[in-house]
Amino acid sequence: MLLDRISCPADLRRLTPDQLDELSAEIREFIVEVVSTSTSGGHLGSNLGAVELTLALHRVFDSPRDILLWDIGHQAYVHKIVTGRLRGFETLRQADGMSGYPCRAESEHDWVENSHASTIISYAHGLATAQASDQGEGRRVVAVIGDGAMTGGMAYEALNNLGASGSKAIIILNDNGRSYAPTVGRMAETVSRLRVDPRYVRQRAKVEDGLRKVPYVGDHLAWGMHGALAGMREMLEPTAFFESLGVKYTGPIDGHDVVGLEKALRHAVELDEPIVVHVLTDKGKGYGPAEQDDVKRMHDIGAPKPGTYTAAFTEALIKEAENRLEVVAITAAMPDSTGLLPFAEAHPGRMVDVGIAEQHAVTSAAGMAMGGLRPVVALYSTFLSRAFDQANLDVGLHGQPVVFCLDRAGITGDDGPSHHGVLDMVLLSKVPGMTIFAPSSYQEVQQMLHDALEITSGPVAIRWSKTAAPHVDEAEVGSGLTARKVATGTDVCLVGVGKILPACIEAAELLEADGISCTVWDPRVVHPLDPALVVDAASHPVVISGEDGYRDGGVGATLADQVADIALERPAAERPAVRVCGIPTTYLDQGKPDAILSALGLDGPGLAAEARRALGR
Ligand SMILES: Cc1ncc(C[n+]2csc(CCOP(=O)(O)OP(=O)(O)O)c2C)c(N)n1
Ligand SMILES: CC(=O)[C@@H](O)[C@H](O)COP(=O)(O)O
Ligand SMILES: [Mg+2]
Repeated sequence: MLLDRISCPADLRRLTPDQLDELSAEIREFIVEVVSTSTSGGHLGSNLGAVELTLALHRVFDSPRDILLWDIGHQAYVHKIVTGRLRGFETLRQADGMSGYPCRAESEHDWVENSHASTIISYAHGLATAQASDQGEGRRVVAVIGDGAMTGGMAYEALNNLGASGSKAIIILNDNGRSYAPTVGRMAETVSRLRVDPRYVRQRAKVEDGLRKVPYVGDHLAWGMHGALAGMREMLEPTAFFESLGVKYTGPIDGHDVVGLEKALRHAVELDEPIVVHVLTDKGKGYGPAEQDDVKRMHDIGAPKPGTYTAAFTEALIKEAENRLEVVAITAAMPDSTGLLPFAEAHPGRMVDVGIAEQHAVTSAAGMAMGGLRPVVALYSTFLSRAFDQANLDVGLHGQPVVFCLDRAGITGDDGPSHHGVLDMVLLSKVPGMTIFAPSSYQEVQQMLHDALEITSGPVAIRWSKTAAPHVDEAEVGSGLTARKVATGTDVCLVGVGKILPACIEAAELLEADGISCTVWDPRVVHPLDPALVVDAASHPVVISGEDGYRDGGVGATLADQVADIALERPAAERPAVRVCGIPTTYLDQGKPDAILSALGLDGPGLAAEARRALGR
């Protein structure tokens, strides 16, 4: 196997074109096998589409001296394979295992670990600026960004600055026409016409090759060809767009032709100014089930599962929208995994996909609400962080009744430090007028969405984890803005947020077995807290709060403050001891969520132990 002979990029430079084709096939087979058998999932479609591109990049550029950057980084498996980490895939995305994204601790070939989209051109601008300074070492800067990530605002901010500054960075636009779903946006539409006419790509390459062969003036003629195609270009290509920002453009290039790619990359290096090299690739290339997957080209191997909080949201939103014609749903390029695809089918024309543009999504929602619609913004909790300013000022300041439905809240695990949804409650609880629900069951999601849509005085958020949702009887479902008392005792009051409620119930059982009498509350509305819960908690000698969110400034911290206010007049010895149990840092590593929560003491035994310590027993 050629694959076993590749331990560093230099090994690639000795291969013939036929061997490169052979290696590409072996890499595809390896990736399909790894992701299909991984106990921690993984990214398939994106990596299958980036095989030849990655080989060409590592043959033309000299990583790690040259700087190769990957936007989001979910498509960097091939980069990891050719930089000596083939064996690492045995522990892909597992606790203490290899990251599913670039990881600086793993390799000097890796630079950017943040898996949030649209950042990479900014990194490239910064690194190129450093290379242009007196400290520069002549390293070339290359950034790969997908067409989906190109719909994120930061990418345009960075392009504008790159063009204005002339910083020498090579931006590879890896255009497979898809984020999860087909990529939305004017540029995507313009370029998609090229995708349907591959003859255009081949013909253009032939003409350009012929012109370049003309002695002395060939290269200029080839560049001039762009001008000659101006009319066609305006119609078919985004050249004008990029060049109006001061960034050269070349392409589109067949992203699966290593030889052609290398030629284009070498030309880009010669140009010695900021340039976008536009490559056309096929997401899921070489693996039938991915190529035929019209939903997301097997971007990852997960699919929305029945019985999850996400499924409950899908069901509830479809139902609410039947009676509330003003309801519209907004997704940031993730209609599938946020559960909105069935909604879009049930209510055609009432789902808006804004691309990977969460900031725009939130402020657009504020506009929709001002215009009389009732927007429901479905995002992953971690990606909402990017749109906090918009939630706070464009929505909160204007008191607009936008409903944020935050999936993957809490510890998500497999996707590493930049994907945990641990800041949503901390951030949104600082937005005046915001109401935050945290459901602990399938039925509560439906109840809370209904209650959220009844609130018209300001924004509402509902946050839930990427897990199965317990099914409960109607009697175990709350309503409105009230907390729900699950058990009554006198020694310890346990307050469990969302998915931590079962752990509180288990802790109470463990404590009761030791003769310790416990109260258990499901807060349901974690901001503002139900005063009845706070007053009752303050009547216990020990209060334990548990949340799958960042501890500082979270629900437990608020509860502790409010209990302390109530008990202030009491003698110190009679004031409750409040123990706030939550996530101690926002950079937790990857691993299985429940294992991480247990390690943090956010399970039944852990919370029971905390209560015993506080009781001194
Ligand atoms: C800010 C942000 N929002 C959403 C996501 C979730 N996400 C991960 S990959 C992806 C699609 C990326 O599409 P593209 O950039 O075209 O890369 P491809 O997978 O097609 O290679 C999305 C939406 C993200 N990583 N970052
Ligand atoms: C990079 C990417 O796609 C992430 O947004 C993440 O992998 C999504 O994972 P889940 O949808 O499985 O939570
Ligand atoms: Mg794409």
